[in-house]
Amino acid sequence: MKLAIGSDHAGFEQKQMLLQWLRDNGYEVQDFGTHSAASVDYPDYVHPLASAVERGEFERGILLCGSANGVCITANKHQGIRAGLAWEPEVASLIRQHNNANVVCIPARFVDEETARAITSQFLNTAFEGGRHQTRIDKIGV
Ligand SMILES: O=C(CO)[C@H](O)[C@H](O)[C@H](O)COP(=O)(O)O
Repeated sequence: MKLAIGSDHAGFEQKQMLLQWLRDNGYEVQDFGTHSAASVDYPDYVHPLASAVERGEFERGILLCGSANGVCITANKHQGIRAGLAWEPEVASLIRQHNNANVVCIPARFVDEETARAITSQFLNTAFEGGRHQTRIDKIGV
């Protein structure tokens, strides 16, 4: 599974940790930045990642910022993106099972590293349930 990962400065340290952990576990991951803890504007990093996922270059995306709201709002501006905010592993499972999310948004200032890894693992290893949930996704519309 090819993955894309990105963050702003608030998510930078956890992004670096997740990037190494994912690569150590055999995932092919492209880092969309940011590349330091210096203050940046999250849309500059989210839009390129979301566009690449939309084009089918990556199966899933992982985004981090302080509360996860900025990256999530931005990613969901893209037609082909269903980004879900997950602050615990069970919610990460639900955004896959019920929402077929292709991007997970992690609030780096509110979760520890172990939780961030558990959220990512659930997001990558949980299948969409389809059925009534597909009907609802279809109704989100254009
Ligand atoms: O956009 C956000 C909230 O919706 C993110 O949490 C940002 O990381 C946060 O706003 C950054 O805040 P800072 O004071 O500029 O570090």
